[in-house]
Amino acid sequence: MSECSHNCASCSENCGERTAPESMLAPENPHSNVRKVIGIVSGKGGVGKSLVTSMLAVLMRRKGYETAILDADITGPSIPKIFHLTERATGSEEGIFPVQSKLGTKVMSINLLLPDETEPVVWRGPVIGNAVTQFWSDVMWGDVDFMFVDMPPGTGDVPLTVFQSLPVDGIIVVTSPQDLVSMIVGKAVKMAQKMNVPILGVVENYSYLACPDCGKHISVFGESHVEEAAEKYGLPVLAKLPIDPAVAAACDSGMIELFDGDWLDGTVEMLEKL
Ligand SMILES: Nc1ncnc2c1ncn2[C@@H]1O[C@H](COP(=O)(O)OP(=O)(O)OP(=O)(O)O)[C@@H](O)[C@H]1O
Repeated sequence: MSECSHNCASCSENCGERTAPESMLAPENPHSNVRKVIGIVSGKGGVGKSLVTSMLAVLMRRKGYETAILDADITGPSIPKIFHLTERATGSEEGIFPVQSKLGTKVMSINLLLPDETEPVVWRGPVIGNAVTQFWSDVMWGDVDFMFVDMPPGTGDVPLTVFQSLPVDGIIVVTSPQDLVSMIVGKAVKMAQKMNVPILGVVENYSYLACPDCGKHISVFGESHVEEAAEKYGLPVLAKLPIDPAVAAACDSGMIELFDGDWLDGTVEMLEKL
């Protein structure tokens, strides 16, 4: 590039000069063999990021893959609840064992380590970032085909730490229709470019409500703009998830492994080809 300043931190161009920040990668635990790491991000909280993370792990597990979830949402961890994991994680001198869900997805979350899961985590950014890095380096994950990282919302300290210290193969952006979707996708794209991580696509949650009588799709939050936003950045729309009371109930009762729905089947196929 003719105008290259050689300062990748202030430029979002994806050129050949950009190199992976290898030196900042945290060491993988010697008892881990993780093949693909997929980050799930969102612009703000509550859009269903943990749900999408959980569903993808469940669907991959149903296909016979070894799956894991690293819950990087340290101040708002919801994965243990979604899988109804109530025991505490244990460890040995060599590291921490992840907790296994009923159907065999391995999970690590701050709530599996705290003596009381209602205890709030009142830590500053760097300490939170360290916890996430330790989830990678100190947890003995064993063989994992697909690890899904449930990121905290936004583009703050912790997502930055995850991108710098974990070998993320790609990220999926979750939005809701009423989000300022173009801006949120744009921010995620620019962050991912800076960190040299590919964006695999966008999932829209709360997309519609299917009428239980006639099946008609009702756009509760107004017409979606996700296609335009995704097209603007050359990204695929991977899935549109309806508002589904059965899904909410499955999350709340910790029964996500029994959910029924084909919305993310295309996303699973895409991940298998990575
Ligand atoms: N499509 C859906 N249909 C019904 N309920 C949903 C749907 N998506 C999410 N929910 C419910 O909304 C709540 C928030 O979802 P979730 O925890 O996945 O959001 P999040 O983006 O991870 O939030 P946070 O960033 O705060 O952790 C959950 O209780 C979940 O059951």
